[in-house]
Amino acid sequence: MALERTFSIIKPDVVARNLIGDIYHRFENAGLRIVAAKMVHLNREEASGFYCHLRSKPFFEELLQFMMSGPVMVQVLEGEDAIKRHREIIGDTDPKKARAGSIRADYATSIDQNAVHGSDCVESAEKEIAYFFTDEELCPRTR
Ligand SMILES: Nc1ncnc2c1ncn2[C@@H]1O[C@H](COP(=O)(O)OP(=O)(O)OP(=O)(O)O)[C@@H](O)[C@H]1O
Repeated sequence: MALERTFSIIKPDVVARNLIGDIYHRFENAGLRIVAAKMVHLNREEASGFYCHLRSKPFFEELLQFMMSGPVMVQVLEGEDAIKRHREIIGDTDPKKARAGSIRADYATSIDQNAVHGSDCVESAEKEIAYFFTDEELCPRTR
């Protein structure tokens, strides 16, 4: 197993419902260490830049409106197989298909307001971490 870093967003719906602490508990209980974190309120440029790979999708504008609707928590998580482990805790994009006990099964209200984001591969994780954090903002690697 590889020690990895992944990028995570707690989306506006979950922040508004006072659930940041619960989500952080889930990350830490799963062996994921929070090595950088901050609260940001995305503007249009930041949200559309982050989701630029989805700009041709019919739901793109709706996605931007949601991601700009309130503050989000962005964090970098480190652990063994962190990318896969994080996505397992999150659950399927569609909360109706998400595993029982996953964050999306418990908190997402729909496919578009789905509580959290997690990088899907090493390349996306590196790109997404660099989109929000400078090297100085990241804790040194534990190994
Ligand atoms: N059919 C849809 N209708 C509305 N919104 C959608 C739909 N599909 C995806 N989205 C939104 O776009 C986001 C990114 O979609 P993507 O296909 O990358 O899914 P994902 O990798 O599971 O989600 P994320 O990247 O947020 O972890 C989803 O999390 C969701 O908020």
